[in-house]
Amino acid sequence: MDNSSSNASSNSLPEALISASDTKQFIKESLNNYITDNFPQGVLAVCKKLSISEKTANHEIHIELTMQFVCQGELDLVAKTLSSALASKVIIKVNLAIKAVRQFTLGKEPVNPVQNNTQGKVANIIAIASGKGGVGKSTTTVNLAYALMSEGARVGVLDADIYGPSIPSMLGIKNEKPGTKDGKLMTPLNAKGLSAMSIGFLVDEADATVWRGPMASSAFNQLLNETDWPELDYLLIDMPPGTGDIQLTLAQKVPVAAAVIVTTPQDIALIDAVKGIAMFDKVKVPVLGIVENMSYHICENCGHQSHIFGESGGKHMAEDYETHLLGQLPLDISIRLDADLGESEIIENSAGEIANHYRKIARNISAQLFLQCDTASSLNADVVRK
Ligand SMILES: Nc1ncnc2c1ncn2[C@@H]1O[C@H](COP(=O)(O)OP(=O)(O)OP(=O)(O)O)[C@@H](O)[C@H]1O
Repeated sequence: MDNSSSNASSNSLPEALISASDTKQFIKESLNNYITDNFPQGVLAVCKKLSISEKTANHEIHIELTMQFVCQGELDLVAKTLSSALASKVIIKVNLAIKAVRQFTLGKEPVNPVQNNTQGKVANIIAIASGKGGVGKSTTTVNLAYALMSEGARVGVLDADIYGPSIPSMLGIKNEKPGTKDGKLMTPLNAKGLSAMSIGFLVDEADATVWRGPMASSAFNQLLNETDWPELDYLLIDMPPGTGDIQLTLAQKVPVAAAVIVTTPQDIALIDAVKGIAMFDKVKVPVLGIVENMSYHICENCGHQSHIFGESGGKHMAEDYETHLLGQLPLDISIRLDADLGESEIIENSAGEIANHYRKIARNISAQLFLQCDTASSLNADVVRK
């Protein structure tokens, strides 16, 4: 199941319809016939509200859709296709109505029934995990958070890496401290629109490294539950690397809607990533798929693509474990520099190639969360992971 490519042939508009006089009907049929991994039954099957209006003055056609997962970037491409088919400028605006998928079931079993977010403002918690350290999990978490935000979602990041919190410096807010409005709950820091909380804001790194399991786990609980999170569609948790007791406890205690596994294509990382899938299976948290980081490198001089850490490891792993390959990210100096400088390509160069990679993966994550986990969706039965 390769989510990284869309079904281009089924995206083309049916020629017979191009001459149809009813523009609205044509648009509806086109949206219905648009089939990709994120729209397995077309756009209208998952659209809550649709309005189409023609502006006669400038010949523009405005389409507004209310959707339950982020998809602006993908539907911008649909707008382009419609524009050339209709010889008018077509603009698609996605309004988001993302709801919690917490009360979901896998098969007949209810999942995580005991868990409930204390603030009730966070719709969906997604754990970003890796079996092995150093594969780029924190970097990927931060960039995916910005990418979800750039697709219109309200997003927060919680750094669960109590022993090595790197999120504050990656967000460029290393020396800031959270305040409080009521003396009880901490106000999360704001990093270019993202809400962020990390133990790194509260204690010295050296202090946290000597904490034992229960202390680390209770510190994490405090961070999650004693933060005054604003209304969020997604809270991404940067999990500590590994699949030991701490990770298992976190996966059990936190009302995680689903998990995403980050790996490099290297055998040694893949072996540990498989352990990550097994850990989430054990606590009945669905794994949405795999992000393959540092998949390839493109030579700046000659453009040659080389697979430094091996080729297609994540793809094969997704096939073997019946999960999705959510996307592949290049090994790129700008990703490393941004992480070091506390910047992000998605904010600074939102139309760039790197930003596009992250936005596509963010859309896949958001769509898969809805398609796999939302029991209210009639599509759920077809795509739920076995
Ligand atoms: N796609 C990429 N291209 C280039 N450099 C990357 C990429 N992804 C991550 N890096 C760099 O790799 C290093 C490790 O990344 P990161 O800290 O995100 O890994 P991690 O898996 O979170 O590590 P750990 O959990 O063990 O702390 C960082 O220097 C980061 O800038």
